Amino acid sequence: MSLSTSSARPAFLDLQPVRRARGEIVLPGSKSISNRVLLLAALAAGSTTVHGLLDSDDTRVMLDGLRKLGVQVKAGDAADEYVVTGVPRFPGEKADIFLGNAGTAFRPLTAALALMGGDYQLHGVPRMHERPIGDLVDALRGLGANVTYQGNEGYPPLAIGQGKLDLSKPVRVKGNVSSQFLTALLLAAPLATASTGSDFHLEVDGELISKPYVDMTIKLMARFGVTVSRDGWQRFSVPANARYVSPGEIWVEGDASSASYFLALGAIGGGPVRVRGVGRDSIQGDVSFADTLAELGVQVLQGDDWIETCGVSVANGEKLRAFDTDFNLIPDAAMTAAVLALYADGPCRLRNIGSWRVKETDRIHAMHTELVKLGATVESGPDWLTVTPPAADAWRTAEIGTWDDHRMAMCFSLASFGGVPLRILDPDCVSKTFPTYFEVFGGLVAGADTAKAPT
Ligand SMILES: O=C(O)C1=C[C@@H](OP(=O)(O)O)[C@@H](O)[C@H](O)C1
Ligand SMILES: C=C(OP(=O)(O)O)C(=O)O
Repeated sequence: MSLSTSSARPAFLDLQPVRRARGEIVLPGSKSISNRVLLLAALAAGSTTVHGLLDSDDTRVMLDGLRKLGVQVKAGDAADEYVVTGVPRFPGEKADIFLGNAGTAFRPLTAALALMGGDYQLHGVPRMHERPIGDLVDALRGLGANVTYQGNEGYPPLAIGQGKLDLSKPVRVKGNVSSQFLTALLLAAPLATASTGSDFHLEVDGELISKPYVDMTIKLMARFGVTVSRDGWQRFSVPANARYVSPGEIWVEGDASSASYFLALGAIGGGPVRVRGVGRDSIQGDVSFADTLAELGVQVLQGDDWIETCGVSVANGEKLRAFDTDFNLIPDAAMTAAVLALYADGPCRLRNIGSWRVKETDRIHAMHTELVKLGATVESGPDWLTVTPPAADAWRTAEIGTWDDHRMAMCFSLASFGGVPLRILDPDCVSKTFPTYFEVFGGLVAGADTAKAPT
């Protein structure tokens, strides 16, 4: 691997073709759990020691935001340990908060601040201002919260004032654009029930996407003493006078979406590749990517907190089984599957991935554009993508655009098994969730001239 060194943020990273992957890694903390736990700990009675917090752009903006709101967050003894002192209401009643491109910070903080009321400005990077938030704002306004758009209707930046809450009727929220809107309302719900003494009822209008993330929210709320009851995925209730209580200490699991890249490496580079930090006890939906790999013909082993894959050797001409799969439950790991399609024994179809359009970039468009550069035949529609892999001699060397999307950079590293050199543009965009990704990747793979892969 060679990095361009012309600027502080390298313009590109060159990846030479590799043939094998083997080894074991410890995953960085889960982004989704880290940011939920920070908010829960900030609102809980007592202080919480958080172990294994992810250190990345998305968690940094959440930490900075909470500190601006007057929450005490101190570094603990270990590098990935933080001690958060909870408060019933954020002491800072006026704040201007930058939340980068972190959906898991922006959406939950919007709901919490709107239910508290105050004088807040929330903004992010330009792409965050193109990511919809209208369904959440509509739901909050339905409750009497005071939230106004500072730019385009339906999008950040937002200003939050003092509303007049009325919780007598259920709040309705749409769930077909992002599950984070429902997650945000659930996480903030105790702020509403504490002040009114009535139950908080939430109803999802129509379809709910990305359901495992809502399940994760409910499980984490339970660790902080608040039980959500639900009727299917349509109706949710948080009891009157619910109040978060610190569990004292909490451990953040490894990131299951980040795990997908290494499990995929084991799948195409012979393996075994083992990831530590997630396993069959995980609360993250993306661990089911291991089941997807099993359907592609990969051998998967799992323990309570590890997963291992042992697959085919694509460098020796072996193939994965082609797939036609609904990825609505695991939209992030689905990007990894899209790149694995390059090594399948036939055309592959990814269905029900419409949410890709409104994430870090329009991921259907970005994925389509970059896969074509490598020689694949690609078709796409509003919520689907079909990838026909290139023949072995039809792979083309390419400069892969990453579209300021960490997952584009990480999943295209897997294309370095295609036998051609690759250039990954703006590799540091991985800092959103996994700043050391390429170092970890480099420690697992070996090229043609290496007799033995690192273990
Ligand atoms: O709640 C969460 O932690 C997340 C939910 C998902 O988003 P959508 O619900 O918008 O699909 C996922 O893509 C995102 O990375 C994290
Ligand atoms: C969609 C993602 O992020 P966010 O939490 O900002 O929505 C992601 O990490 O793939």
